Order: sequence, then structure tokens, then C-alpha cells
Amino acid sequence: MNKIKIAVQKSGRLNEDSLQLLKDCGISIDNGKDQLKASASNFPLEVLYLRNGDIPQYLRDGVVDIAIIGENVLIEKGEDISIVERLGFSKCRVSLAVPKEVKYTSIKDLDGMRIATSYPNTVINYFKKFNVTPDIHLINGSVEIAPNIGLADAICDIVSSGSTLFKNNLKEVEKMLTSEAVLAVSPNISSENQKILDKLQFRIQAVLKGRKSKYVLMNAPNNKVESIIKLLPGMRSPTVLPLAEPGWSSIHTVVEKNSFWEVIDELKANGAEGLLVVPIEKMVL
Ligand SMILES: Nc1ncnc2c1ncn2[C@@H]1O[C@H](COP(=O)(O)OP(=O)(O)OP(=O)(O)O)[C@@H](O)[C@H]1O
Ligand SMILES: O=P(O)(O)OC[C@H]1O[C@H](OP(=O)(O)OP(=O)(O)O)[C@H](O)[C@@H]1O
Ligand SMILES: [Mg+2]
Repeated sequence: MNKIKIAVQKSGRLNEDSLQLLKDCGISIDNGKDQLKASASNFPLEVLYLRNGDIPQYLRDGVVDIAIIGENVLIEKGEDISIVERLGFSKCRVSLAVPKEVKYTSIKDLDGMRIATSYPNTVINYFKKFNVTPDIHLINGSVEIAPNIGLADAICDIVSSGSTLFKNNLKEVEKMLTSEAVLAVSPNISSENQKILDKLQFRIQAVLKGRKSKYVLMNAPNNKVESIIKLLPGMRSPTVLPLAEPGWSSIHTVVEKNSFWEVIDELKANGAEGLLVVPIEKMVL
């Protein structure tokens, strides 16, 4: 049977969440440790474990049909490859940083300066917009150490919490781009595999929507139900069921994860009690 080939990062920041996403889509992968290739037992899919940085080329060559990859890597070396889904994890930014003690006023300060980075194209393209020319020093890892050992005047690297910059006595001076894990597709995908991709995307969307929402249940006296319903942002209309105790109802609805906290005080003030917030596994609208 024909199978779609998906590239997943072999090890690193994307690996675990990528495999969890496939699992949440109901896809079981036999995961022998140190295997470079694995097949799903209940979906026409084959996983290839690859380096994140190598994936754009594999997509271009059609070695894989789709991939879960850091968006920043596509910006660096895969501008020709399309993104079909934003996956909401491995969120970070790519930034410029200089030693804390350096007085930084604008990007012009970096004209001709040595910039250590693993993302040369990103730096060059960003600097071009300001007519500034950097002196790029390509480094593959531990970029943040470069200024401290006299290898560079500034760095461009991934920042998330900022703790690596802090530990290395650096300060972030320009946020160049933001990134998250994305589902990317090969320009050469066959129509057969495109059909499998459509099925996979349908599942992914259901999982991602579920992750963004919560199922909320609460009890309230019947005469308060109307005012409570007005407060609830629901999918269509909340469900109202009678409780065994006369004069009381149970109200059920789906709300966006964060919006729940915005209305909880008002719900309580309007007589809601026994509130339960339950995760949603999948959601199809
Ligand atoms: N600290 C971080 N917080 C959130 N996301 C991050 C962080 N560091 C990296 N990422 C994201 O995860 C991706 C993979 O990062 P990771 O450091 O695991 O591998 P890599 O060195 O880029 O790739 P390779 O697999 O080629 O070794 C990055 O491209 C970026 O999108
Ligand atoms: O702002 P922070 O939360 O400190 O995260 C940023 C750091 O995370 C990444 O490195 P990673 O830990 O993936 O190590 P690596 O150099 O082995 O890729 C990135 O290259 C930064 O160094
Ligand atoms: Mg890294």
C-alpha cells in the first residue's frame, strides 16, 4: 500500500511534541529506539527521523512528502517550501544580541561587525533591509558563547525564555522573526499522497482545536440559567440539563482555553457553582 513519508526531528526540541501530535491523531508508530525509519500500524504513514536542518532539502528532493519542522529553518533555507499547518509548539524567536555592556542604538551600529550565527541567510536578508552589511561567522552550536571568547561582536540565534542570553551576559537588541513548529509539504507530493495528507490534516486540525478549548460544566438555580448563558462564549448554544434536585440545572459548553478565566468571576457572581473544566481530546466543527 502507498504510504506518505513524514520527516520528524530525530532528537532535539521538536521530537517529543511531534510524536505526541501524531499519537493524538490516533496514529500508532512502532518506535524502536535508534531506528531511523518507522511505520504506522493504523495509518498509511512512514516516519523518517532526520535532522531539522536537513529537512528542507529532503522535502525539495521528494525524499519525504511532508515534515514537522521549525518555521525558522524554512525561513533560513526553505523559502520555496509551503507551510500547510501551524502546530503551536516550539515557539521561539530569532534575535540579535550583543554583550550587555555594549551601548546599542540601532542596527547601523552593527555595520561591518562580526556576527556569529547558524542562520546566515536570515541575518543577511534582515540587514539588507537596513542597508547594513554584516561580517558573518557561521557556527553550528553554542553560538551564545562567541562574544565571550572574542569570536564575534554580536550573535543571531534562537531565543525562548532568554536564559541562555542572560547566562552568557548578552542582551537581545533586535527580534528578527518569530517561529513555531509547522507542517511543511514537498513541492513534489503525488496526488495519491496529497489525499493521505488531507486526511492527516483533518485529524491534526481536530487535535489542535481541542487543545485550544475546554469543556465547561456548572450547576445553577434555574432562575439564573439565562443570565449565565449570556456570559458564555460557546460553540453554538450551551446544553442545559435538569439536575435531580428540583429547581437546578447543569450547564455545559465549550470555551476557548483562556477565555474561561475572564468569565469565571462573573459566572460565580451570577450563581454558578460546582464548576468543572475538562480537557477536550478532539474537536470537529
Ligand atoms: N529554546 C527553544 N525554545 C523553543 N523552541 C526552540 C528552542 N530552540 C529551538 N527551538 C525550535 O526547535 C527547532 C529545533 O531546535 P533544536 O535545537 O532541537 O535543533 P536544531 O539544532 O535546530 O536542529 P537539528 O535537528 O538539525 O540538530 C528550532 O529550529 C526552533 O524552531
Ligand atoms: O532562550 P532560551 O530559553 O535559553 O533558549 C534558547 C536556546 O535554546 C536553543 O538551544 P538548545 O537548548 O536547543 O541547545 P542546542 O544548542 O543543542 O541546540 C537555542 O539555540 C538557544 O541556545
Ligand atoms: Mg538548538
